[in-house]
Amino acid sequence: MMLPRKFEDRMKMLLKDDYDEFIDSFDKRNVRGIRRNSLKISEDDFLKKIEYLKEPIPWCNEGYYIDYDSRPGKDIYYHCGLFYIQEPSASLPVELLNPLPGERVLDLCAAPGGKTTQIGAKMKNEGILIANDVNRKRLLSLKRNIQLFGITNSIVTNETAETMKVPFENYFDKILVDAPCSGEGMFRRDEKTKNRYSTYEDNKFTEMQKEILDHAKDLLRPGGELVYSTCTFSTEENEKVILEFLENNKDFELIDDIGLHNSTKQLSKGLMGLDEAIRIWPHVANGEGHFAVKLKKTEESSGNIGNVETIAYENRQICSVKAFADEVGLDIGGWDLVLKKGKIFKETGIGTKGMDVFYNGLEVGFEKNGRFMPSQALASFLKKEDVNKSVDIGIEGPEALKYLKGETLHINGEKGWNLVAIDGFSAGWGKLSQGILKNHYLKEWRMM
Ligand SMILES: C[S@@+](CC[C@H](N)C(=O)[O-])C[C@H]1O[C@@H](n2cnc3c(N)ncnc32)[C@H](O)[C@@H]1O
Repeated sequence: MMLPRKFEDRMKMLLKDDYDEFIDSFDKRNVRGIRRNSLKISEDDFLKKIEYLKEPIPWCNEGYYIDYDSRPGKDIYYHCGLFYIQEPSASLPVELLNPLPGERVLDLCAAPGGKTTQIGAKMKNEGILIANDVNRKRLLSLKRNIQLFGITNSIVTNETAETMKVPFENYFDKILVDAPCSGEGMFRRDEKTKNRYSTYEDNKFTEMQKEILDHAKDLLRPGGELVYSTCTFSTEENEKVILEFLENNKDFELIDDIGLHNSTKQLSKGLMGLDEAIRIWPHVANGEGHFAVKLKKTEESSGNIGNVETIAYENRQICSVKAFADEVGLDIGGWDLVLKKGKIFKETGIGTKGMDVFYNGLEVGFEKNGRFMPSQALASFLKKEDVNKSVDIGIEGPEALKYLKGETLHINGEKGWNLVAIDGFSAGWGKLSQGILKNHYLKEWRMM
């Protein structure tokens, strides 16, 4: 593979005797993977249903390598939110972060949401997950991935760490900074990243990375943990950023995740004496280039505490939603609903005054001519067992694909709204009348 000259020269200096082996790995094919959505499917069922799985990814419990020639994006199960298509190394940072149900977690550079969905699945919809990105255009795919995965405890924001300080100072238990970087680790997979690389000025990303970290640190509570990750090899963007950060912030320390380090020989230590960091090298591991390191803010660290409001909704119910819930047998007893710009949400209850919020909690639906229309996000979140009116389309016949393409189906079932499931997994909504199912699968999500 032709590689940028500047990159080759730098890597030669960095890797010395290992350089030839490293550079030879660029003539091999990239590896591909998918990550199971544990919110929707058990490991056993996943192994039975997905035919193109290869061996498990050693550093990620839910991750699997897949056949190089498989097309997971065309898989109907993908459109039911059963997995995320993720380059195997990219699953490492969240394993290191280890978010738990009930925690307050920030995914600061989140779009398009690969790591957000991994965090969300681990949190089991308990606690609060703020998924932020500075690039507004990228928030649409972030929101879609969150909805498809059935995550309901997240807020998608369009801020920077600096602008989040009010109200989130010293607030989060865990923060992921999956920083923008020069992307050297993706050259084997993505021609565009390689071509863009030659246009970057030297150290274009370093200042940005330092600045992001410098603000992110204030959002972490004393005793909280932060993972910094990139998909690049450059020590300027990895070890040097962290060493300088530790030099300037004595209330932070490195955390060695011995378990992960020992999980497989494929994970290497950081360079420049940063043994606690983890590197994935393509000539050592079955994955593309990646870097991740975990830092902890000491318990003694001090600072202002932000003032995050918890919103007490007045157990508001909306008549049209109630009528719909009664019709399909959905228990919305504990749901506090809010109406915003015509759309109805079950929000997270975390105050976001002054923040640019793109999505909050679960979009339940909207009202049209006084009638409730359930949302795609609601269908993705629900399981077939949550309602007593559903139709199940098998995966073998042509119907499943027809449904995902937005076509009308001929099917038997109860009149009115039905949750449409494919092979038992919720896919969307449909309205039945006299054996004809009017398709309500979201237009923007339809398969081509
Ligand atoms: C490596 S990508 C993130 C990939 C994502 N974590 C995933 O797993 O799908 C880096 C992201 O950082 C965002 N970004 C750049 N500068 C930022 C900043 N100052 N604050 C927040 N996000 C930023 C970019 O828009 C980009 O989406």
